[in-house]
Parts: sequence; C-alpha cells; structure tokens
Amino acid sequence: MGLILGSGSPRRLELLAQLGLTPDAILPPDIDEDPARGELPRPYCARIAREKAAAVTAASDDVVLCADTTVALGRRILGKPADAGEAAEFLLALGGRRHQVITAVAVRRGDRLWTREVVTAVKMKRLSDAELNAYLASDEWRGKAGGYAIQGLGGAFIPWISGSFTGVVGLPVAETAALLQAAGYPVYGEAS
Ligand SMILES: Cc1cn([C@H]2C[C@H](O)[C@@H](COP(=O)(O)OP(=O)(O)OP(=O)(O)O)O2)c(=O)[nH]c1=O
Repeated sequence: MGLILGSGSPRRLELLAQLGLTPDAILPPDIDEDPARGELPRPYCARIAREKAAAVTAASDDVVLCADTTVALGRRILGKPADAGEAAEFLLALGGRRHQVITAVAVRRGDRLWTREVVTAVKMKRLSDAELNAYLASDEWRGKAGGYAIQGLGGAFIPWISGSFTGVVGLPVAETAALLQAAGYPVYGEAS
C-alpha cells in the first residue's frame, strides 16, 4: 500500500510531514476548479476535493490524499487571485470582517472514498494602505485562496480564528489522520 499525495501544494506536503508521513508519490491533479453558477462555498469545496481525488491515477490498494481550501466571504467564493489587482480586491473585501476558510479533505482507496470538511472562522483586521501595499509587494498572496497566507506575513493581519489552524493553511492534520486511519493507512505504524 502506497500513500499518494494528490497535491502540488508545498504546504500540504509539510503538514503531512507534521504527522510523520512522507508520500510515496506526489501526483498533483489537473481539474477545472471553476465554481458552477450559484454554487455555495462549502459544497463547492467538497466537490473539488472529491474531483481531485478521482483524477489521480493510483493502484487499487494505494491511498490517495487530496484537499481543497476555499475562502468564503458569505456566499462568495474567493479563489486564488489571478493578479495583484484581484489580490488587493480580496484583501480589501476581507479586511475588518469575519470570513470562513473551508478545507475539504478526500481520501480514496480503490473506489472507496472518505471525506471531511473543516470550517474555520477567521477575522482579518482592516488593512492600511501601507499594509496592503507591503503585502502585495511580498508576493505571498500568489497561489493562496483569498489572497493571503496565515502562516506567513499575512498572520499579522489575523487577530482571531476559531477552528483549525492547519485547516486554514491547507490540510487539517487531526481530521486527515483520522481519514487515513479509516482508509486503513498505518498512520501510527499499525497495520490494518
Ligand atoms: C487561506 C490560506 C490558503 N493557503 C493556500 C493553501 C492552498 O495551497 C491554497 C488553496 O489552493 P488549493 O486549490 O486548495 O490548492 P493548490 O492549488 O495550492 O494545490 P493542489 O490543488 O495541487 O492541492 O491556498 C495558505 O497556504 N494559507 C492560508 O492562510
């Protein structure tokens, strides 16, 4: 039985390492991540994680781990900003308010699938022009849902969260360990 990380996110690889796990292969899936018209953030995030898991080619006994992180501002889905202008728009919309960060995890073994959605409430302070400009110049917004990363410079804008810190970063480790165990993967060395 091999562990396949179906993700190109370096954060997910690091968070897996936090559990003491190293994947046997890293196979980032290539799927269309556009939301459907009117699709709400949580079902969208769960759907994308499932589609990622389905898109990874693996042997029937391999365990495939995929996830998707979506920032939700009310009913609005904030994906990865296309450019600095969009990142600025997201950060101005998020500042001074609470939003939700959803990470859906999907574990597949053969045709069996185990999934969890982890929702974390996050408060971002209202950003001054200097803070916004410094953050845009840092490039840390690139490739991050909602245009920020709590684990970097962006952490200075987050005075409060309620939920899973590792979920916000991209892979909630407690739930991931439970899903891998449910799929029979020996997280703590035990076979099943
Ligand atoms: C909100 C937030 C998101 N992110 C990142 C995690 C994810 O990598 C990214 C959301 O994009 P995803 O589409 O979830 O993942 P990805 O494209 O990086 O990788 P893959 O689809 O191959 O698994 O945003 C942070 O690193 N910190 C944060 O605080």
